[in-house]
Amino acid sequence: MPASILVVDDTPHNISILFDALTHYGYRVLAERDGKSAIEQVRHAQPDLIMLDVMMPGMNGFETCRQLKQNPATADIPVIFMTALTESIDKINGFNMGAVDYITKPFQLPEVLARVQTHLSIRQMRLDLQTLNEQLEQRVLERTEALSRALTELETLKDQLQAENSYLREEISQTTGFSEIVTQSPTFRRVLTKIEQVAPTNTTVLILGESGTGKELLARAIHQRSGRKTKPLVKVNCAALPPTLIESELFGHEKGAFTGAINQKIGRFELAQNGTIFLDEIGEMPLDLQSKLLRVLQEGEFERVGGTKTLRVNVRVLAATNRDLEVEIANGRFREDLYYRLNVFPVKSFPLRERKEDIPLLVRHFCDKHGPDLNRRIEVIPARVIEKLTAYNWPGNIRELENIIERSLISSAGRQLELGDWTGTDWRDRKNPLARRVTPLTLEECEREHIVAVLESTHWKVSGDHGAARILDVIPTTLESKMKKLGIARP
Ligand SMILES: Nc1ncnc2c1ncn2[C@@H]1O[C@H](COP(=O)(O)OP(=O)(O)OP(=O)(O)O)[C@@H](O)[C@H]1O
Repeated sequence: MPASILVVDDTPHNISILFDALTHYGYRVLAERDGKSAIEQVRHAQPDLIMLDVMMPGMNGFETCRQLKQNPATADIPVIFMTALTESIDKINGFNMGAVDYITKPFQLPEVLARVQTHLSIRQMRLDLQTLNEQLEQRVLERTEALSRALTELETLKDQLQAENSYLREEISQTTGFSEIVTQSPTFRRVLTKIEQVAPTNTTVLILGESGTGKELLARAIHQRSGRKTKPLVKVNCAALPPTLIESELFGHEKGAFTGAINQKIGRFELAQNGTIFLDEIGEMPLDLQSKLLRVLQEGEFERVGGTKTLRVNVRVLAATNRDLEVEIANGRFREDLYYRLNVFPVKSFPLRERKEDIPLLVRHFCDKHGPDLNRRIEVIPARVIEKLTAYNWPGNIRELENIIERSLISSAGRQLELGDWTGTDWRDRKNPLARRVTPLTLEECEREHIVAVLESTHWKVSGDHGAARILDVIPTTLESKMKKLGIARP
C-alpha cells in the first residue's frame, strides 16, 4: 500500500505542485485548505505524513499541529511545516509543537521529496520497532505465565519432597535413630535410648558384650552424638598390642626412655585431646598399667614413659570388654577401683541370638553394604535363606553374620542371595553337640556355657587360688567330673 500524505495549504497552486510531484512518485495525496478541516481529515484518514502550511487564515499551522499532537490517535503522525522564505516566523516554536521538519516555498522539489522520503522511512521504522516491541512484550508475557505455572508446579513438588524427606528421616530415626546401626529389636532399641541419653555428657561409658555384637559401633555413635564429635575419636585395642607396648602407646614416651625409643612419641591420650578415647578390650589391660589409667580417669594427668613432666588432658573415656570384669577382679587380674570408675554408665550390647528378629534387616543391610564392591545387586532374599540364618546360633554375632553374607554374595551370581556351601553349624558343635541347639538354652547348656566362660577367664586353670573351682565354689574334682560329663575339654 502506498504511503498517504496530507497536504494542507490555503493556496491551491501550492497544493497542485505538491500533488503532482508526490503522486508522480507513487504517494497517495490528500489535500485540505484550512486547519480545522485538516484535523477532521487526519482523524478519519490517518495519513502517514502531514505537510502543513504555517500561515493560514483562521487556525494557523502551529495551532493545527498543537491540536493534532494533543490527540493520542494522531500524535504520532510526523508533521512537516511549509513556510515562505519571506515569512518571518519562530521556527523553534514549530519544533516545540512537535513538528519534525521545515520546507520552504517556493518548493525545491528534489529537496521536498528527499525530506518526505526520510520522514516516511523514519516513521516506518518507528512503527516496525513498535510492532517488534509489542511482539516481544507479548512473548515475555507468555513465557512469564508459562514460567509462573512451572514455578507453581515446582513449589508443589518441593513441598511434597520436603514432606517425604522429613517422613523418611522420621521413619529412619524411628527404626534406630542411628543411621549406621540396624535394629528393630525392642531390647536393642532400649540400648540405643541409653546411648542417646549418655552421649551428650562427659560420662565414662563401659560397653559390655560378646565379641562382634557392635560394641565399637556403639562407641562411635556415642562420640558422634557428643559435643566432641568434631574432635578425634582415638581407638586403642588393648588385646592387639603386646602388654609391654600398651603403656607407651597410651601415654607416649620420651626419647631414650627404653631400648628402641629413638624419638619422642606422642601417646593416644594426647592425640585424643578434647575428643574421645575408645579403649577396646579393656579387660586385657596389664594390671600394672591400670593404676596409671585410673589416674588419667580421675585427675586427667599422666607422664610419658621416661618423662618427668606431668601432662594434663581433657579426654572422654569409652571402654569395651567381652570379659566379665567382676570375674577378672575376683581373679586378681583387674583393679576393683578402676572397675568402679569405668562402670559409671554400663551399656550391654546383646548377642545376635537374643535379637534374631534383626537378622532380615541386617542381611539386607550387609547385601547393600558389600554388594557394590563385589559387583553384586541382590534384589531377592529368599525366605528359606532367612530361615536357615535364623536357625543358627551366631557365636560370632553380627561380625560372623556379616562375613557369611559377604561370602554368600560372592557365590550369588544372580539377583537372589544364595548361601552357597554354608551349612549353618557351629564349629564348636563338632566338639560339643549340646551347643547345636538354639535359644532358649537348657539348664545343662547354661551350666556348660558358664563353666567354659569361667575356665576361659582363668586360662583353663581348674584348681588353686585363681582357679575356676574356687570361683565356682566347688571342689576341683567335682568340677573335673562335671567337665567330663558335659564334654568340656581344654582347647
Ligand atoms: N546393629 C548393627 N547394624 C549394622 N552393622 C552392625 C551392627 N552391629 C554390628 N555391626 C557390624 O558388625 C561388625 C562388628 O561390629 P563391632 O566391631 O562394632 O563389634 P565389637 O562388639 O566391637 O567386636 P569386638 O568385641 O570383636 O571388637 C562391624 O562391621 C559392624 O559394622
